[in-house]
Amino acid sequence: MEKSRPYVILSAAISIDGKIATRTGKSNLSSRKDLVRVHNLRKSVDAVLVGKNTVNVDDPLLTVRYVKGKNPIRIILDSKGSLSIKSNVVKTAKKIPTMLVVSENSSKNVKKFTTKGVQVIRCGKKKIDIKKLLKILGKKGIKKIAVEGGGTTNWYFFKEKLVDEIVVTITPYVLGGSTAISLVEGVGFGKISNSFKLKKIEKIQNEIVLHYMS
Ligand SMILES: NC(=O)C1=CN([C@@H]2O[C@H](COP(=O)(O)OP(=O)(O)OC[C@H]3O[C@@H](n4cnc5c(N)ncnc54)[C@H](OP(=O)(O)O)[C@@H]3O)[C@@H](O)[C@H]2O)C=CC1
Ligand SMILES: Nc1nc(O)c(N)c(N[C@@H]2O[C@H](COP(=O)(O)O)[C@@H](O)[C@H]2O)n1
Repeated sequence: MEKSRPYVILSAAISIDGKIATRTGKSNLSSRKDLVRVHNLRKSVDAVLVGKNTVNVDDPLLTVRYVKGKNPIRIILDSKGSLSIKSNVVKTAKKIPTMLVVSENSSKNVKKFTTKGVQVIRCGKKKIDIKKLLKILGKKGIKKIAVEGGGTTNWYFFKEKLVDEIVVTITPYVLGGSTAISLVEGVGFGKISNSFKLKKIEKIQNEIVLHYMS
Protein backbone atom coordinates (compact mmCIF):
# COMPACT_ATOMS: atom_id res chain seq x y z
CA MET A 1 0.00 0.00 0.00
CA GLU A 2 1.26 3.49 -0.87
CA LYS A 3 1.96 5.36 2.36
CA SER A 4 0.60 8.62 1.01
CA ARG A 5 -2.97 7.43 0.66
CA PRO A 6 -5.52 6.58 3.38
CA TYR A 7 -6.41 2.99 4.31
CA VAL A 8 -9.73 2.09 2.63
CA ILE A 9 -12.44 -0.06 4.25
CA LEU A 10 -15.39 -0.85 2.00
CA SER A 11 -18.53 -1.26 4.12
CA ALA A 12 -21.98 -2.44 3.02
CA ALA A 13 -24.98 -4.58 3.77
CA ILE A 14 -26.14 -7.01 1.10
CA SER A 15 -29.09 -9.31 0.58
CA ILE A 16 -28.47 -13.06 0.25
CA ASP A 17 -28.45 -12.50 -3.52
CA GLY A 18 -25.80 -9.77 -3.36
CA LYS A 19 -27.93 -6.65 -3.79
CA ILE A 20 -27.48 -3.47 -1.75
CA ALA A 21 -30.87 -2.00 -2.59
CA THR A 22 -34.21 -3.03 -4.08
CA ARG A 23 -35.13 -2.02 -7.61
CA THR A 24 -36.94 0.94 -6.02
CA GLY A 25 -33.84 2.02 -4.05
CA LYS A 26 -34.77 0.74 -0.59
CA SER A 27 -31.54 -0.17 1.22
CA ASN A 28 -32.26 -0.41 4.96
CA LEU A 29 -31.08 -4.01 5.16
CA SER A 30 -29.07 -4.02 8.40
CA SER A 31 -30.59 -4.82 11.79
CA ARG A 32 -30.27 -2.31 14.62
CA LYS A 33 -27.44 -4.42 16.07
CA ASP A 34 -25.57 -4.33 12.79
CA LEU A 35 -26.06 -0.57 12.56
CA VAL A 36 -24.46 -0.22 16.00
CA ARG A 37 -21.47 -2.09 14.53
CA VAL A 38 -21.51 0.24 11.48
CA HIS A 39 -21.51 3.29 13.74
CA ASN A 40 -18.58 1.84 15.72
CA LEU A 41 -16.77 1.51 12.40
CA ARG A 42 -17.65 5.11 11.49
CA LYS A 43 -16.24 6.45 14.74
CA SER A 44 -12.98 4.58 14.06
CA VAL A 45 -12.34 6.23 10.67
CA ASP A 46 -11.41 9.78 9.69
CA ALA A 47 -13.88 9.97 6.78
CA VAL A 48 -16.90 8.26 5.22
CA LEU A 49 -17.19 8.45 1.44
CA VAL A 50 -20.25 7.85 -0.77
CA GLY A 51 -21.31 8.47 -4.37
CA LYS A 52 -23.83 11.09 -5.37
CA ASN A 53 -26.64 8.60 -6.14
CA THR A 54 -26.53 7.30 -2.58
CA VAL A 55 -27.09 10.82 -1.28
CA ASN A 56 -29.89 11.39 -3.80
CA VAL A 57 -31.66 8.11 -2.98
CA ASP A 58 -31.00 7.66 0.77
CA ASP A 59 -30.52 11.27 1.87
CA PRO A 60 -28.18 9.94 4.59
CA LEU A 61 -26.59 11.72 7.52
CA LEU A 62 -23.47 9.53 7.65
CA THR A 63 -22.93 10.38 11.31
CA VAL A 64 -22.17 8.42 14.48
CA ARG A 65 -25.50 8.23 16.32
CA TYR A 66 -26.02 4.74 17.75
CA VAL A 67 -22.82 4.85 19.80
CA LYS A 68 -20.85 7.67 21.37
CA GLY A 69 -18.01 8.96 19.22
CA LYS A 70 -16.71 11.59 16.86
CA ASN A 71 -18.38 12.03 13.48
CA PRO A 72 -16.09 11.30 10.55
CA ILE A 73 -15.68 13.83 7.74
CA ARG A 74 -18.29 13.15 5.04
CA ILE A 75 -17.07 12.98 1.45
CA ILE A 76 -19.41 12.89 -1.55
CA LEU A 77 -18.29 12.12 -5.11
CA ASP A 78 -20.32 14.28 -7.49
CA SER A 79 -18.33 15.21 -10.59
CA LYS A 80 -20.96 17.64 -11.91
CA GLY A 81 -21.69 19.31 -8.57
CA SER A 82 -25.34 18.41 -8.95
CA LEU A 83 -26.16 17.59 -5.34
CA SER A 84 -29.28 19.16 -3.87
CA ILE A 85 -28.60 21.87 -1.31
CA LYS A 86 -31.67 20.48 0.48
CA SER A 87 -29.90 17.17 1.15
CA ASN A 88 -29.17 16.33 4.80
CA VAL A 89 -25.41 16.31 4.25
CA VAL A 90 -25.48 19.86 2.88
CA LYS A 91 -27.99 21.10 5.46
CA THR A 92 -25.79 19.87 8.34
CA ALA A 93 -22.41 20.83 6.83
CA LYS A 94 -21.82 23.75 9.20
CA LYS A 95 -21.85 21.30 12.13
CA ILE A 96 -20.32 18.19 10.54
CA PRO A 97 -17.29 18.52 8.22
CA THR A 98 -18.43 17.75 4.68
CA MET A 99 -16.46 17.63 1.43
CA LEU A 100 -17.96 17.61 -2.04
CA VAL A 101 -15.65 16.28 -4.73
CA VAL A 102 -16.32 17.67 -8.22
CA SER A 103 -14.34 17.42 -11.45
CA GLU A 104 -12.11 20.23 -12.70
CA ASN A 105 -14.41 20.63 -15.73
CA SER A 106 -17.54 21.08 -13.67
CA SER A 107 -18.94 24.43 -14.69
CA LYS A 108 -21.53 24.45 -11.90
CA ASN A 109 -21.31 27.26 -9.41
CA VAL A 110 -20.07 25.73 -6.17
CA LYS A 111 -20.71 28.84 -4.08
CA LYS A 112 -24.14 27.48 -3.12
CA PHE A 113 -22.27 24.65 -1.36
CA THR A 114 -19.44 26.64 0.18
CA THR A 115 -21.87 29.14 1.73
CA LYS A 116 -23.55 26.17 3.46
CA GLY A 117 -20.21 25.10 4.96
CA VAL A 118 -19.32 22.40 2.41
CA GLN A 119 -15.66 22.22 1.40
CA VAL A 120 -15.41 21.70 -2.37
CA ILE A 121 -12.47 19.78 -3.84
CA ARG A 122 -11.81 19.74 -7.59
CA CYS A 123 -10.13 16.56 -8.71
CA GLY A 124 -9.84 14.90 -12.14
CA LYS A 125 -10.55 16.53 -15.52
CA LYS A 126 -13.99 15.18 -16.51
CA LYS A 127 -14.46 12.32 -14.06
CA ILE A 128 -13.16 12.24 -10.50
CA ASP A 129 -9.70 10.68 -10.28
CA ILE A 130 -10.03 8.71 -7.04
CA LYS A 131 -6.32 7.80 -6.86
CA LYS A 132 -5.46 11.47 -6.97
CA LEU A 133 -8.27 12.23 -4.53
CA LEU A 134 -6.90 9.75 -1.97
CA LYS A 135 -3.50 11.44 -2.21
CA ILE A 136 -5.13 14.84 -1.58
CA LEU A 137 -7.03 13.39 1.39
CA GLY A 138 -3.83 11.81 2.73
CA LYS A 139 -2.15 15.22 2.63
CA LYS A 140 -5.08 16.61 4.63
CA GLY A 141 -4.27 14.11 7.40
CA ILE A 142 -7.02 11.60 6.57
CA LYS A 143 -5.58 8.18 7.37
CA LYS A 144 -8.58 5.87 7.24
CA ILE A 145 -11.74 5.98 5.11
CA ALA A 146 -14.93 3.93 5.09
CA VAL A 147 -16.38 3.72 1.58
CA GLU A 148 -20.12 3.22 2.08
CA GLY A 149 -21.33 2.78 -1.49
CA GLY A 150 -23.21 2.66 -3.62
CA GLY A 151 -22.41 -0.04 -6.16
CA THR A 152 -20.87 2.33 -8.74
CA THR A 153 -18.54 3.93 -6.20
CA ASN A 154 -17.58 0.49 -4.90
CA TRP A 155 -16.69 -0.57 -8.47
CA TYR A 156 -14.34 2.40 -9.00
CA PHE A 157 -12.49 1.57 -5.78
CA PHE A 158 -12.13 -2.12 -6.72
CA LYS A 159 -11.17 -1.26 -10.32
CA GLU A 160 -8.34 0.97 -9.10
CA LYS A 161 -7.27 -1.67 -6.52
CA LEU A 162 -7.81 0.79 -3.71
CA VAL A 163 -9.70 -1.47 -1.28
CA ASP A 164 -7.66 -2.65 1.73
CA GLU A 165 -10.49 -4.23 3.68
CA ILE A 166 -14.09 -5.30 3.00
CA VAL A 167 -16.69 -5.48 5.76
CA VAL A 168 -19.94 -6.79 4.38
CA THR A 169 -23.05 -7.92 6.23
CA ILE A 170 -25.13 -10.64 4.63
CA THR A 171 -28.70 -9.86 5.66
CA PRO A 172 -31.55 -12.39 5.52
CA TYR A 173 -33.33 -11.00 2.48
CA VAL A 174 -33.66 -11.90 -1.19
CA LEU A 175 -34.29 -8.82 -3.32
CA GLY A 176 -33.91 -10.03 -6.92
CA GLY A 177 -34.39 -7.78 -9.93
CA SER A 178 -32.00 -7.07 -12.77
CA THR A 179 -32.17 -3.33 -12.08
CA ALA A 180 -31.61 -3.65 -8.31
CA ILE A 181 -28.16 -2.30 -7.36
CA SER A 182 -25.48 -4.92 -6.61
CA LEU A 183 -22.60 -4.57 -4.14
CA VAL A 184 -20.34 -3.83 -7.10
CA GLU A 185 -21.70 -2.27 -10.30
CA GLY A 186 -19.70 -1.00 -13.31
CA VAL A 187 -18.51 -3.20 -16.18
CA GLY A 188 -16.87 -5.68 -13.81
CA PHE A 189 -13.70 -7.75 -14.15
CA GLY A 190 -13.18 -10.16 -17.04
CA LYS A 191 -10.93 -12.44 -14.99
CA ILE A 192 -11.31 -14.05 -11.55
CA SER A 193 -8.21 -12.49 -10.06
CA ASN A 194 -9.30 -9.92 -7.54
CA SER A 195 -9.04 -12.05 -4.39
CA PHE A 196 -9.21 -11.10 -0.69
CA LYS A 197 -8.31 -13.05 2.46
CA LEU A 198 -11.07 -13.94 4.92
CA LYS A 199 -10.01 -12.63 8.35
CA LYS A 200 -13.12 -12.78 10.52
CA ILE A 201 -16.74 -13.97 10.53
CA GLU A 202 -19.25 -12.53 12.99
CA LYS A 203 -22.78 -13.81 13.48
CA ILE A 204 -25.27 -11.16 14.55
CA GLN A 205 -28.60 -12.97 15.03
CA ASN A 206 -29.87 -13.48 11.47
CA GLU A 207 -26.87 -11.81 9.82
CA ILE A 208 -23.28 -12.70 9.06
CA VAL A 209 -20.56 -10.04 8.95
CA LEU A 210 -17.62 -10.99 6.74
CA HIS A 211 -14.24 -9.26 7.11
CA TYR A 212 -11.84 -9.63 4.18
CA MET A 213 -8.39 -8.07 3.76
CA SER A 214 -6.46 -7.41 0.56
N1 LIG B 1 -26.97 -1.55 1.46
C1 LIG B 1 -25.93 -0.77 1.49
O1 LIG B 1 -24.97 -1.02 2.23
C2 LIG B 1 -25.87 0.47 0.64
C3 LIG B 1 -26.80 0.70 -0.36
N2 LIG B 1 -26.71 1.81 -1.16
C4 LIG B 1 -27.67 1.99 -2.26
O2 LIG B 1 -26.96 2.10 -3.49
C5 LIG B 1 -27.72 2.87 -4.41
C6 LIG B 1 -26.84 3.87 -5.13
O3 LIG B 1 -25.78 3.23 -5.79
P1 LIG B 1 -25.30 3.66 -7.25
O4 LIG B 1 -26.50 4.01 -8.07
O5 LIG B 1 -24.43 2.60 -7.75
O6 LIG B 1 -24.56 5.02 -7.05
P2 LIG B 1 -23.40 5.66 -6.14
O7 LIG B 1 -23.99 6.08 -4.86
O8 LIG B 1 -22.21 4.80 -6.15
O9 LIG B 1 -23.12 7.02 -6.95
C7 LIG B 1 -22.49 6.91 -8.21
C8 LIG B 1 -22.25 8.28 -8.77
O10 LIG B 1 -21.23 8.98 -8.04
C9 LIG B 1 -20.55 9.85 -8.94
N3 LIG B 1 -19.11 9.69 -9.05
C10 LIG B 1 -18.27 10.62 -9.52
N4 LIG B 1 -17.04 10.20 -9.57
C11 LIG B 1 -17.03 8.99 -9.18
C12 LIG B 1 -15.99 8.07 -9.04
N5 LIG B 1 -14.71 8.31 -9.37
N6 LIG B 1 -16.32 6.91 -8.55
C13 LIG B 1 -17.59 6.65 -8.27
N7 LIG B 1 -18.63 7.50 -8.40
C14 LIG B 1 -18.34 8.66 -8.84
C15 LIG B 1 -21.05 9.51 -10.34
O11 LIG B 1 -21.97 10.51 -10.68
P3 LIG B 1 -21.43 11.71 -11.63
O12 LIG B 1 -20.95 11.07 -12.89
O13 LIG B 1 -22.61 12.58 -11.81
O14 LIG B 1 -20.34 12.34 -10.88
C16 LIG B 1 -21.72 8.18 -10.20
O15 LIG B 1 -22.75 7.99 -11.11
C17 LIG B 1 -28.84 3.49 -3.62
O16 LIG B 1 -30.04 2.82 -3.89
C18 LIG B 1 -28.46 3.26 -2.16
O17 LIG B 1 -29.59 3.11 -1.36
C19 LIG B 1 -25.70 2.71 -1.01
C20 LIG B 1 -24.76 2.53 -0.03
C21 LIG B 1 -24.76 1.38 0.86
N1 LIG C 1 -23.82 -0.98 6.48
C1 LIG C 1 -24.98 -0.52 5.96
N2 LIG C 1 -26.11 -1.23 6.18
C2 LIG C 1 -27.26 -0.83 5.60
O1 LIG C 1 -28.36 -1.57 5.78
C3 LIG C 1 -27.31 0.33 4.84
N3 LIG C 1 -28.48 0.72 4.26
C4 LIG C 1 -26.11 1.07 4.69
N4 LIG C 1 -26.14 2.20 3.97
C5 LIG C 1 -25.16 3.23 4.05
O2 LIG C 1 -25.41 4.05 5.20
C6 LIG C 1 -26.00 5.28 4.76
C7 LIG C 1 -27.10 5.72 5.69
O3 LIG C 1 -26.48 6.34 6.79
P1 LIG C 1 -27.30 7.16 7.89
O4 LIG C 1 -28.14 6.18 8.64
O5 LIG C 1 -28.14 8.18 7.21
O6 LIG C 1 -26.26 7.75 8.76
C8 LIG C 1 -26.48 5.03 3.36
O7 LIG C 1 -26.61 6.17 2.59
C9 LIG C 1 -25.35 4.13 2.87
O8 LIG C 1 -24.17 4.82 2.59
N5 LIG C 1 -24.97 0.62 5.24
